[in-house]
Amino acid sequence: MRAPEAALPLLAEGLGYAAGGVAILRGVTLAIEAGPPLLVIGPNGAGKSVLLRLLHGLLPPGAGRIHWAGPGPKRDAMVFQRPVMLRRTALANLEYPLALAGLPRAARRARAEAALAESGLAALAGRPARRLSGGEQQRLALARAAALAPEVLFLDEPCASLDPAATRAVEAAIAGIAARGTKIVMTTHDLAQARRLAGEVAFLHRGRLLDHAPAAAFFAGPAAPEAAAFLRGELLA
Ligand SMILES: Nc1ncnc2c1ncn2[C@@H]1O[C@H](COP(=O)(O)OP(=O)(O)OP(=O)(O)O)[C@@H](O)[C@H]1O
Repeated sequence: MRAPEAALPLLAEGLGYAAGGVAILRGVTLAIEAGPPLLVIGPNGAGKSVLLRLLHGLLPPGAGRIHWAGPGPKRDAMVFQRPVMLRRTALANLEYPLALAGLPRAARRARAEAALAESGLAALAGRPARRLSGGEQQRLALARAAALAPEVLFLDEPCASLDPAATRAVEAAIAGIAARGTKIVMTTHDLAQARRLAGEVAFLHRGRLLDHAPAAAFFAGPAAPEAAAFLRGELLA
C-alpha cells in the first residue's frame, strides 16, 4: 500500500490571537515537521492551549496564517485534558470515529480491537467507557484519536489530573503513537514530563514564542533568558 501523501510541514506564520481586547498570542512563527514529539512548554497563561487550538483549527487566528505546506490533505486530531467519552462501551467509543470516517463495519471492528490492544486496553473492550478510571479514559481517548493514524496529534495537558502510575501509562501510549509515525504536539506544565517525551521543545512566554529547539539543546541551554529562568524553576511574571 502506498503511504498517503504528507500534509506536513505545518507552518504558523505571524500568528496572533486576542480575546476581549487582550493579546493572548503575538507573532508566533513556527514550522512543525514530521519527527519526534514537540512539547510546548511555558508558564501558566502563556498561551499554550490557545496555540494548539489555533493549529488544530478550533479557533480562527486573529492575525497571521496557518498553512499545511505538504501536498496531502490535513489529517490531524486533538485530545483534551478531560476526555469526552460516549455513553457506550470502550470498543464502541473507538468504532464511532471510524464509522464517521466511512470504514465498513468489519474493518471498523478489526481496527478498533487492534487499537485497544496496542494501548493495553483489550480487557476493557466491553466496559462502559464513562466508568473507566481517568487514566484508562485518557488512554482510550488517545487510542481513539490514533486509530485513524493522523499525521499530527495535538495533546493539551493529557496527564494534568492523573497520578504517577496513570501518567506513566499515558506517556507509554503517547510514545507508542509517536513511534508509529504520528507527529505529537503536546502542551505540559510538567518539565520532567517534557524531558521524558520531547524530541523538540517550543517555549512560550506571555503569548510569544521565545525558543524552538531540539530537546537536547533546549535543556542544555535555552536561547531565551526567560526559558533559562523557567528551567531553573523561577517564577516568571
Ligand atoms: N476565550 C478567551 N477569552 C479570554 N481570555 C482567554 C480566552 N482563552 C484564553 N484566554 C486567556 O489567554 C491566556 C492564555 O491561555 P492558555 O489557556 O492558552 O494558557 P496556557 O499557556 O495553556 O496556560 P495553562 O498552563 O495555565 O493551561 C490566559 O490568560 C487565558 O486566561
